Amino acid sequence: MSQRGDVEPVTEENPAEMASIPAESVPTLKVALLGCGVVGSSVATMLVENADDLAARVGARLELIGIAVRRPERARPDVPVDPALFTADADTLVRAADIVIEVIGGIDPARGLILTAMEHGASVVTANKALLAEDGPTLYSAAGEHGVDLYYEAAVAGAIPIVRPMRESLVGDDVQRVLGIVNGTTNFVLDKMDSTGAGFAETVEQAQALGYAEADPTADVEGFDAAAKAAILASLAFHTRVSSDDVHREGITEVTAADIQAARDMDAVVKLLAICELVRDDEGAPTGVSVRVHPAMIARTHPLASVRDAYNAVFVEASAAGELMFYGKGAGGDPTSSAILGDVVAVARHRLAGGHGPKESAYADLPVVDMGLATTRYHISLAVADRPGVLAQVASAFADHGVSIETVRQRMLTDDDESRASLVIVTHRATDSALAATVDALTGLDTVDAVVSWMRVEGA
Ligand SMILES: NC(=O)C1=CN([C@@H]2O[C@H](COP(=O)(O)OP(=O)(O)OC[C@H]3O[C@@H](n4cnc5c(N)ncnc54)[C@H](O)[C@@H]3O)[C@@H](O)[C@H]2O)C=CC1
Ligand SMILES: N[C@@H](CC=O)C(=O)O
Ligand code: NA
Repeated sequence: MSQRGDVEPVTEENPAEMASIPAESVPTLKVALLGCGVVGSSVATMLVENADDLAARVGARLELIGIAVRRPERARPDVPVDPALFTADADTLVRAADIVIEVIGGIDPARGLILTAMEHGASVVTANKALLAEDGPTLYSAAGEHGVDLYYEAAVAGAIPIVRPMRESLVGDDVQRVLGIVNGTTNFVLDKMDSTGAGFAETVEQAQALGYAEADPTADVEGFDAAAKAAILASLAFHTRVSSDDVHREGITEVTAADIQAARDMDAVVKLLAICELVRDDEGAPTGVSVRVHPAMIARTHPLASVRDAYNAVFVEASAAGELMFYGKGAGGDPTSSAILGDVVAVARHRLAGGHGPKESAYADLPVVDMGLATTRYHISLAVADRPGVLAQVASAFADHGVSIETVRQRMLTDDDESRASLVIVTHRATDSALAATVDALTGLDTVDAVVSWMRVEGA
């Protein structure tokens, strides 16, 4: 089926009707797959093995017409397709398809192939968060111009349905905040550091051995992957264009076993969080959005604290709906393919019915605020002299910068040196810039040996 809407669809409402129709009269949609790695090989397998069910659900057969790879001659015994389907000519392939599934990853050639596909009338399903977060508007506007769909459920939190809920289910509500654990590798590492007391390096090695982390896990541990997902989530939540460059990003490479222990001491865990928040003025009117990825302490009683191993979860706060949490597998071939196949069925149905899914919604056009204006609570650990007046001096450093202290805990550093102490301070909400200025001031005090660590505290 190369022209949209030129075939009478078999309706999903009556699958018996499907079975009674001769195979040759069932419409066919041509599907091109770009990439056959972790995700692509699973997508190809599902397309082939679930072909009959997918046909009944769509009302048309999904015919896999080709799989673009770099080395088509390579044997792929685990992918149950005719080896003749593999091609190095992705450009020709996308021009012949009704639906293109892009699971190559990266910016180019993925972007060019998606644009060519749309130009030739194909709807596109992609898992490519890096591309969407860097240049989503170009893809959206091409989809609009050519009247095709752009679906990307797999791009954020893998199998977890979160793009569609944000794009459709919650679009009548006002999302206030999104807190997400959207990178499986880093959640695995932090979880193991918490449960076994292991250090960062050895836990990353474990994640690599288990196949969660990439051979070069930089995109995971430095927060680039989570930042791309945060940009996509914020764009959807706040009807505003947010790109990965707009996202304040800190990875987990600086998180120490001592940080994890400090979190344990306050009945919290450390998570790499993607945080998207609406910023309001004193009258409550939205003035911007804050989008950031960084490690943070979160109370063990918070639903996100129970997200273990390589699992993902996205916690959404909306005005009318209240709090919602979406949980599941955010990585891996089969879980990611589940999201992709869901999108393929959706866009295939649209092609048969002649319509399409939601377009980009960026009407609110809010500015992304500087990280210095983001507000949260903070955990600060200080090594100080243990003598009269130290606490007052430390407290005034906070007060001078408008940072209000919620709790202070003091403990002797060693039994044999009673002149030094550890101070652990948790603040009320303050801006990041106020906290940074406070940390500077504390560092300059002669009674403070060191600001041992500080970390944001989220979830309240
Ligand atoms: N692996 C995962 O758990 C998840 C991956 N994703 C996304 O899915 C996409 C694919 O990821 P993976 O399958 O893990 O990557 P991968 O590296 O395992 O597979 C990429 C495939 O694309 C092929 N490829 C690369 N350049 C090509 C080109 N120029 N022409 C034709 N084929 C080319 C490679 O040969 C390989 O078969 C990425 O955008 C990734 O961010 C999204 C969610 C989870
Ligand atoms: N590397 C990612 C998988 C894809 O999104 C992760 O670890 O979550
Ligand atoms: Na998803």
